[in-house]
Formats: sequence, C-alpha cells, structure tokens
Amino acid sequence: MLTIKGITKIFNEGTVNENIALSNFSLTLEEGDFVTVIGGNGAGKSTLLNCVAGVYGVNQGSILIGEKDVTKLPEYKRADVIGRVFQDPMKGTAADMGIEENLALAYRRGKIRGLGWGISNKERQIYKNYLSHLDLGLEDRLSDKVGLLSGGQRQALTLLMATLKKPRLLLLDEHTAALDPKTAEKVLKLSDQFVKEGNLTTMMVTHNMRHAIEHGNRLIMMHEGKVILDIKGKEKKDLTVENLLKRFGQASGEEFANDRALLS
Ligand SMILES: Nc1ncnc2c1ncn2[C@@H]1O[C@H](COP(=O)(O)OP(=O)(O)OP(=O)(O)O)[C@@H](O)[C@H]1O
Repeated sequence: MLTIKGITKIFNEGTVNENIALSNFSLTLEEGDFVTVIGGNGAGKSTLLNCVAGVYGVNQGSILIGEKDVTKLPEYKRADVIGRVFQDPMKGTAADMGIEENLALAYRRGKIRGLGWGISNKERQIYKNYLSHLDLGLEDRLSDKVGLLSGGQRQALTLLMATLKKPRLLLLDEHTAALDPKTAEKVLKLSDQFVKEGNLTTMMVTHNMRHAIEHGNRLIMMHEGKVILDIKGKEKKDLTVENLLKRFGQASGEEFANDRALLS
C-alpha cells in the first residue's frame, strides 16, 4: 500500500547548514498495517511524514501509494488519498464553522466544493450517527462552532474527519501529544477503532514509547534518518519500554535521547 524506496531529504543542501534528515530511507507497508514510529530528537520522524504527505519534496528515491508513484505530486494532489491528524488540535478543523459544516467539508471532499447547497436532513442524520461513535455528546451539538470544543473533543473530530472518506493512508503526527493523559488515551482508543473498522494503512509518530508498543502491529525506531529497529507481530506484543531502550542502545551505539519520550 505504501512503498517508500530509498528516500533522502537534505535541508539547506550545499550550505554550511546542510542537514541530511532522511538518508536512503525505505519502508513498505501492507494494506491495513498500522506502524508506530519512534526515535530520538531530530531522528527524522516529522520529516518522514511531511515527505509522504508531499509537504516536502525528496532529493532522491520514490514514494508509491498503492501502485501510484506520488513522488513528484504536490501536497494538495495527494490529499484525496491521505488523511492526516496533527499534534495541534487547532489544525485540521475550521474554528469559526459549526461541527456539521466541518463534517460536511470532509464528507464532500472530492465531490462538490464548498457548502453552497446547504446540509440536508439526511446528511445531518449521517453526521449524527458518526459523531455518536465518538461518545462525546457532540451529536447533540451539530451547530456549535468547533472553536468552542475542548482540545480532546476537537482532536476526536479531526480524527473522524480524516478517516470519514477511508483514506488509503492515515498519518497520525503526534496527534495526542498536546492532550492530557486521560484524553490522549481516549483519542488513541478511537484511533484504534477507526483504523480497525476501515482497515486503514496507518503511520503514527509518537514520542510515547508505551503508546508505540501498545498500538499498531508494527513499530519502527528511527535514528539519524534511518530505520534502526523494525519490530512486528508477537515480538512487538512482548516489548517493554525498558527492552526497547536497550535495543535502541544496541542498534545505534548511543543512549536514547528524546526529552519528551523519556519524560512521558
Ligand atoms: N524545515 C527544516 N529546515 C531545516 N532543517 C530541518 C527542517 N525540518 C527539520 N529539519 C532538521 O531535520 C532533522 C530531522 O528533524 P525532524 O523534525 O524530522 O525530527 P523528529 O524526529 O521529528 O524530531 P523531534 O522528535 O525532536 O521532533 C533535524 O536535524 C532538524 O533540525
């Protein structure tokens, strides 16, 4: 479903600030794979998601979604097959628009532009039904502005919007990092549910090692723009944070350095 072949991303190439963020990076995900991505400070996790989403072009290598080579496609042309949820709950939804209007934008993606035709009662019913899955009472607040919602409610709504049209690829970019622990667990549970129901191919960057171990069917650890650990199946289920840190040390020859990971 996702084939990343030998991509290299260099920032400020040819200057004193040259920085190789991804170095001949390869990864293949099968349909329905849910991979968690962890790594130390500056390992290249965000750059990887940005390259896959088309925010950044790559210097070398190729990216295929399904059979389609998207390497040269700009972000907006990949957007119809990619759903993305960011760390910042303010991104991904329009604060000044109502909950139902936000959902309508996501629901009509790729069909008609804008909301010129209003929202029919039939559509409203569909949105209520979707929202009831979040179990946050939002189905009774359809016309409330999204800006009134809490960070967790907003992130749950963003998640729903990102998965509504069954994207071929779901990118979760530290999407629970700004939430309190209880809300983060709730949004993670919803993420698992949506991924499972839609059999969505998913990449989740997290700085929380426990989350990386407990979610998904595969875990990769990055270091200096490369994959240094790739753990699947039973081996992943048996992982502990302690064991993961030890394996990082063995694979990289360094101590794990990610301030946020070690604090969480
Ligand atoms: N827009 C940019 N311009 C220049 N350098 C960048 C840019 N974005 C990232 N980098 C550099 O690329 C490297 C990888 O950064 P990236 O943000 O992908 O790491 P990360 O694994 O997400 O780190 P963290 O966990 O600290 O957020 C770092 O050295 C970073 O300074």
